[in-house]
Order: sequence, then C-alpha cells, then structure tokens
Amino acid sequence: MRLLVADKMNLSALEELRILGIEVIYRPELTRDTLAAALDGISILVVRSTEVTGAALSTAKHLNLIVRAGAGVNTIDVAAASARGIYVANCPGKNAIAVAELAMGLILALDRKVVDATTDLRAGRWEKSKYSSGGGLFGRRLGIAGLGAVGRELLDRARAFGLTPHAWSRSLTPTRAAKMDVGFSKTLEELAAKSDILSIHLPLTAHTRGVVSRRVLEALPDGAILVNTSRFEVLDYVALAELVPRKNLRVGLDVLPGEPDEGKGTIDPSLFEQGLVYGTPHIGASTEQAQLAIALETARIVRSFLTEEDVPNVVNIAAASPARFAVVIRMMDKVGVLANCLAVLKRHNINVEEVSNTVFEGALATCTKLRVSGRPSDACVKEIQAFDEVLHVDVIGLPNLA
Ligand SMILES: NC(=O)c1ccc[n+]([C@@H]2O[C@H](COP(=O)([O-])OP(=O)(O)OC[C@H]3O[C@@H](n4cnc5c(N)ncnc54)[C@H](O)[C@@H]3O)[C@@H](O)[C@H]2O)c1
Ligand SMILES: O=C(O)CC[C@@H](O)C(=O)O
Repeated sequence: MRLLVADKMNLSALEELRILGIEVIYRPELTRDTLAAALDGISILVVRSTEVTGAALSTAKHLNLIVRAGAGVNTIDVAAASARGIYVANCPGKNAIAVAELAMGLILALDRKVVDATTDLRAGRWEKSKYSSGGGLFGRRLGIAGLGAVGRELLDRARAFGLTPHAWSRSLTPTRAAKMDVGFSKTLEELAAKSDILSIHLPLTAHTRGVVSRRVLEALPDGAILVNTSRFEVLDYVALAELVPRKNLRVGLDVLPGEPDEGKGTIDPSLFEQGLVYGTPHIGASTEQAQLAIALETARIVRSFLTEEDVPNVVNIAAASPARFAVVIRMMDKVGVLANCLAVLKRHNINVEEVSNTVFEGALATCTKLRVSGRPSDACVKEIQAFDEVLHVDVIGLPNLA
C-alpha cells in the first residue's frame, strides 16, 4: 500500500508505518495543480496546505484516506471525498499551542512596535523616544473569537499576562463562560466592541466566511489590536485596509489573501503599507514541537485505519446513517453464511448501511449486526432463519437520530 506525503513534513514518525507494509512516498513539491497526476496508485494521502480538489479526487481511484496534517480541513474538498467513500481525518489541537504562541507574539510585538524598532536598529537608528509609547497589556480586554483548541491555549497565555478575556464561540453559553471565568459575548460585533485586542480563531466554514465583517471591524475601539491566525477568508481584508489608518488599528496577520501554494512566492504587500500591520507567512503551526506532534498524530491515524475498526478524527462520517432497523444474526463462523444472509436481504430490496461482526471465543460462532434502511418482512427474516448455519435472527427498530 502506498502513502503519499504531498507537503513538507517531519517524516520520522511515519517510518514505523513501513512495518505495516506501507511505502512512504515524499513529494513536498506537489501543488494543487500537480497533485492529481501523483495520486495514481496512492491509497493514503497526507497533506498540510496543499489543496485537494474534487477534480484531483475524481482520478484518485485507489485513495482510501486523506490525513490533513493540521487543524483546518477547508483545503480539502470534503464533499467530493465523502461522495467517493474516502475518509478525511485531521489532527485537531496538535498545533494549537504553536498558533497561540504566535498570536501572543504578534500581540506583544504590536504593542511595542518591535518590528519597526528592529528595522530602525538595522539601519543604525536609535529611536528610544519613538518606541517608548507601548500601551502595555496588563488589564486590557482580550476578545477571543472561536474558543476551540487554539482559543483556549491563547486564554491560558493571556491570563499569565493579566489580560481580561472575553469570548464568542458557537457552543459557548453564559454558564460555560462563567465556569471558564471568561466574559461572554452574544455576537461577534459585541465582542469586538469590548476588545482592546481581538484574536480570531475560527475555522473556515460556510458560516464563518467573511464573519469578521466591516461592521465587526467598525465596532472595534480605535487603536485596537486585531490578530488573525485562522484563515484569511473569515476576515474582510478590503474593509480592513480602509479601517487600519482610519481607526489606527494595529494588526497582526499569519494568513493572507493570495497565499502562494508553495513554500516560496510573492504576495501583494499593500496591506502592510496601511499602518501598523505586522505579518508572518502562515507559520502558526510551524514549530518543531507542533510538527512532531502532528506527525505522531498522522501516524496514529494511519495505523488505526490499517489495523483497527475506527479511524480517529474523521470529519466526514454521516452523523446519523439512513438505517432505521438493525438485523441481529447469530450464526456459525463458516464461509458464505453472511454472504447468504446478505443475498436474501438484497432479494428483498433491503439496503445494508452499516455492518459489525463479532467473533466469539473458539471462533465457532459470530454475531453480525446489520443496520438496514427498511424493515425486513417476516418472509425475509424466515428465509434468513432457514439457513442451517443461522442460529437466531432478531429485527430491532432504531431511534430516528437524523
Ligand atoms: N495559522 C496556522 O498555521 C493555523 C494552525 C492551526 C489552525 N489554524 C486555523 O485556526 C482554526 C482554529 O483552530 P482550532 O484548532 O482552534 O480549531 P477548533 O475547531 O478547535 O476551534 C474552532 C472554534 O470555533 C468555533 N466555531 C466554529 N464555527 C463557528 C461559528 N460559525 N460561529 C462561532 N464559533 C464557531 C468552534 O465551536 C470552536 O470552538 C482552524 O480551523 C484553522 O483554520 C491556523
Ligand atoms: O501546516 C501548515 O503549515 C498550516 C496548518 C494550519 O493552517 C492548520 O490548519 O493546521
């Protein structure tokens, strides 16, 4: 079985997969446009930022599993993968500390204008009075948009700096916020209005695209610090470019429109000329520690896929299958018995949605649970029961969880 790593990655943790008969192919130079041609004969694909399009997936006949060696899965056409029965898994939380550290670094750098001061020093200019006006962080209000893995790591670090945290997040309630000792905001606009510093940690989804809108940016106090280390698409960069000088915003960005698909390239620098705007080239996850944690998690996912029933961190399994009934069949552990039962269900036009099979000690008998779409008729059940090797058949109605 062949595993393709289509991004720069720490490979040490993947070495052990060779014991399981996996051939690891390392092609960090692959891009969105060259990936499709490289997928021939590949069963497992590991990517960081390389985009996986529906078009690439349509030619990937052997592909069973895509591992996003990171948090966000927005770079993968998950719907296209689901339509072809391909697992998509990610590594949630494994790079969260690294991103929170960068967010904190950008906040500190913006408050003290560290980048500008360094630029002056590099040019031999000593400008002590120019850089002696940092506001200080202690007691300032920090707004966290998206209180997931990164947001929570930032929260821990923010407390150490004496910041007062507030948050807005999908499943955050006033009770939960109170338990976490975090101020609660009902809307993102409300959070922005009470943020001396606003840090964005939302995933890119249909609901969050453009959510940090002009209105939200307008709601920020003048002179506020805004940090985005999540995805550029969640933030209105056009409005931001206008509002930075007007509201004296101080901005730290790790994610930008037009990020090159490869490790090296060019970008429109105009936003960085609007005022105090600092940036990094999407390196939030790029610490040695985080990349090792990501590689270990990737190896764990692949190992589970190969040797266990459940695959960890899969993001595209149906929350509830269309199954409405379970057919529980105890049978002898012999060749063809299950196939015979399935043939009967097929003849009665019953679609099998999920299957599990348990073998008992001694390997004489098994219990097979088939989750099916329609109720099998009495005639169908009788036919299954009639096989000599079938010990018992039950039909159970399932709760409608859809
Ligand atoms: N710069 C980088 O290198 C880097 C690294 C890791 C993650 N990221 C980005 O940061 C994002 C956040 O990472 P994470 O690990 O904290 O993810 P996460 O899934 O743990 O947290 C996301 C949080 O956002 C909340 N959320 C989701 N949809 C929402 C909505 N519609 N409205 C309000 N809240 C919503 C979730 O409830 C969750 O609390 C990732 O999805 C990824 O895009 C960037
Ligand atoms: O791997 C990277 O360089 C970026 C990963 C990051 O965007 C993520 O979503 O985890």
